[in-house]
Amino acid sequence: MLVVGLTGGIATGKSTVSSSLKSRQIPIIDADILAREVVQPGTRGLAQIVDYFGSSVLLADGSLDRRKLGSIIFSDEVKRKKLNSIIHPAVTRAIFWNIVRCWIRGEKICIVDVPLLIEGGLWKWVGRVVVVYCSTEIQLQRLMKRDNSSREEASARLNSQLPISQKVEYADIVIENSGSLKDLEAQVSFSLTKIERELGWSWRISWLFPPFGVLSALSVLAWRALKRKGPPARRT
Ligand SMILES: CC(C)(COP(=O)(O)OP(=O)(O)OC[C@H]1O[C@@H](n2cnc3c(N)ncnc32)[C@H](O)[C@@H]1O)[C@@H](O)C(=O)NCCC(=O)NCCS
Ligand SMILES: Nc1ncnc2c1ncn2[C@@H]1O[C@H](COP(=O)(O)OP(=O)(O)OP(=O)(O)O)[C@@H](O)[C@H]1O
Repeated sequence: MLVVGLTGGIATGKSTVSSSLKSRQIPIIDADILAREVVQPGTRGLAQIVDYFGSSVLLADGSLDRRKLGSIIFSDEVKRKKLNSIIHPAVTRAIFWNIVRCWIRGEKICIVDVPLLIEGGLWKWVGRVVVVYCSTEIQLQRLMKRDNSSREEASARLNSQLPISQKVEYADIVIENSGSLKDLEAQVSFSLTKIERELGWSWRISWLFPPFGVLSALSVLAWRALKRKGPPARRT
């Protein structure tokens, strides 16, 4: 099975690409959804957040006030790092177990949609990195429209991530999303065909003979982790 890391800047169109892939029956593991699950009422994650940020980040029903927490962490790097240190380990574990489930089901490809794939270092552990790109100005316009936010709020979120121009340096495939949704669909089809063609039949061998699959995956990942200290050269 090939694990494909899907990333991009905020509002560049990752979820739109994910939805398109999902409609083609490709399994998607969405880090934003997992990040919501690990802070549901009653979880250790939510208790840790309340310990650090105080109960003012809770709504009346005891759930997390996401807008309020967002307004705190996107303008304060120290607090953002603290929140990341609470949520990211739990999300990484959940991603791992979801990948194992996909492999057991005998999937050919599984997409891991992680906004902070590059920043968090997870890019080293996936078979392919796909970055959804659009210009910073389009990113801001889409973000303000989608979240009904001001330019300042949108810029604060955008500036809390590695600039998209740097993320593309890590990409095996770049999906350019500055045009229409129709153009985006065409690029998704093209990228998927490319990945499937590269994959060939090796995924079947890996699934039928698990030791072969585990050994080949471990050796490829260890090689990538050891060799890739900086961004790889773009291949497409
Ligand atoms: C601060 C929170 C509560 C705001 O919630 P909100 O519903 O407004 O946003 P949502 O979770 O839908 O995230 C929207 C986008 O914001 C960006 N984003 C979210 N968290 C971060 C972060 N810590 N650093 C940089 N960008 C982030 C991502 O591009 C994400 O796709 C929430 O984003 C959160 O819990 N963030 C920390 C967890 C995290 O890093 N999630 C990203 C994937 S693991
Ligand atoms: N090609 C496009 N043309 C017009 N609007 C688009 C296009 N692609 C995406 N959008 C819109 O831009 C907004 C951001 O897209 P999307 O939510 O897919 O981004 P994202 O990268 O998943 O964002 P986040 O990082 O917040 O999860 C959405 O409202 C979406 O409908």
